[in-house]
Amino acid sequence: MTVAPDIDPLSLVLAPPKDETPEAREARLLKEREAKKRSDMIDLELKRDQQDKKSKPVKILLLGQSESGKSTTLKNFQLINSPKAFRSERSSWRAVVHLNVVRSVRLILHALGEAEASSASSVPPGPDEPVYPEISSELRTLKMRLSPLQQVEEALLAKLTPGAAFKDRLYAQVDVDEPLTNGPESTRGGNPAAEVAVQSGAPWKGAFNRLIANARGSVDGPEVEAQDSREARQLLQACSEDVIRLWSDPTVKEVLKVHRLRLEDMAGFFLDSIERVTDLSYEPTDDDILKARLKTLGVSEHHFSLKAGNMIPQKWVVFDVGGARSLRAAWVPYFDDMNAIIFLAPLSCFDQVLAEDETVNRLEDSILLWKAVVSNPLLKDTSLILFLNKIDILKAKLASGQKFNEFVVSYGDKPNDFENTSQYMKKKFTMIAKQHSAEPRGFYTYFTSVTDAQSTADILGSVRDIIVRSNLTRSQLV
Ligand SMILES: Nc1nc2c(ncn2[C@@H]2O[C@H](COP(=O)(O)OP(=O)(O)OP(=O)(O)O)[C@@H](O)[C@H]2O)c(=O)[nH]1
Ligand SMILES: [Mg+2]
Repeated sequence: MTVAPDIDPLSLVLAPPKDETPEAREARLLKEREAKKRSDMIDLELKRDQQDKKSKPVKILLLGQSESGKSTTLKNFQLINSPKAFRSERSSWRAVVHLNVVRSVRLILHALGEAEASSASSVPPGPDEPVYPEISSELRTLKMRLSPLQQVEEALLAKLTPGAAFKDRLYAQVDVDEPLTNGPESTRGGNPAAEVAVQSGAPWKGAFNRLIANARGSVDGPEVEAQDSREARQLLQACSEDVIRLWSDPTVKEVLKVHRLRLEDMAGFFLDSIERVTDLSYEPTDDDILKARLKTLGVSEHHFSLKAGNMIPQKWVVFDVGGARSLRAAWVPYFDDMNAIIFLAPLSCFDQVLAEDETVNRLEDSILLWKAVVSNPLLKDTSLILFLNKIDILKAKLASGQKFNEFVVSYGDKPNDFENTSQYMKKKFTMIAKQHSAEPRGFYTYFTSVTDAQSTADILGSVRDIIVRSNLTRSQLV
């Protein structure tokens, strides 16, 4: 029987040649060192990848009533954490800005129509009825000249839901608060305040980008727009001088005052920048995108990679929901396993009612919602972060003489200024959190104006640190 020599065949293959020169040896060792470096790098990547897969993402839910600023907070997240993607969507937001302009004009024309009807009526207005100023024939002509703006709305809506037949496309993805039949006039069911909304899951931004890419032929070529949307922009630009005339007309201002309509405090207000936003070369700025209003339907989730201090980047998912009353039932399934809730309560809405129910004051609705959130057992371990939002509008309203205690009677005769009203509301929200939480819990409050990118970036930075810290503490406790 022969015994196999105790030699590893692999080491024979890998062994250096017997007659290797010192130079060849040096080159071989260098090559081996480089190969080892590459292999170590690959190992490290694999390890990181495995760790990433194991580490659960941080989940944040944005909550609050409609128009409280949830989607705007999400836009700030995107602006900070994925600025390239945020800015690549400018052309989609341009259409939203234009829809916002058309809605403002539509509201003015409706108020003018009411004023005309009132002066044409043979019955004098009752003591509680509004008394409108006389509408001049010039103003009537201006009103008629602006009616083609409806076509702009149609073309832009068509762009938001491409591919669907006209009658169906508004049904398909865009909701305007009321049942739709056909054409924007009937889609609004006669409600001039109805606003356009998009299903969170609907690929409306993708649809815009695809349109542009198809028209370009080449991604690198100059941007060529689809015919219908270019015509809509040309039409809007042609109406721009008339819109400026309308907005600066003293009778219109008077009519809006009688109508109790402060367009400048409303979502998606661009009438002060008409010349700029209707210019054919207009590209929305970051601020314009933050101000543009598009109501959310459903729930959408957005993924980010966030870094705090010198930690490795962590996956974050931010959930944005529709805040209108009819959409709130969809929130509950998202309460489970959420790391933090950012609750937005717009302080400026103390004198407003809900769009979906005119018998409910918006601030009161926000307080009720906050109560429901803090007392929900599914959220008892979730970090709560309260944004008392729209403080810029609150300041402007108080400065214009609007009385806080007219709407919040319990405020009494304390000074009608920002300092006192905001602290009063902060105490109210804090007390509710203390009274309605199952166990004592900390929560964080910020006074915010989420259309201000700079201050919001600072606040979101500190929110990120709070969440990272509280997650660390929680994982150490487990
Ligand atoms: N001036 C001002 N406007 C704000 C502020 N926060 C939000 N807005 C504007 O208010 C409007 C409504 O904000 P959104 O973020 O769309 O509100 P939302 O909570 O997502 O509303 P839904 O989608 O209907 O639930 C938008 O036009 C915003 O630009 C703020 O702090 N100040
Ligand atoms: Mg929204």
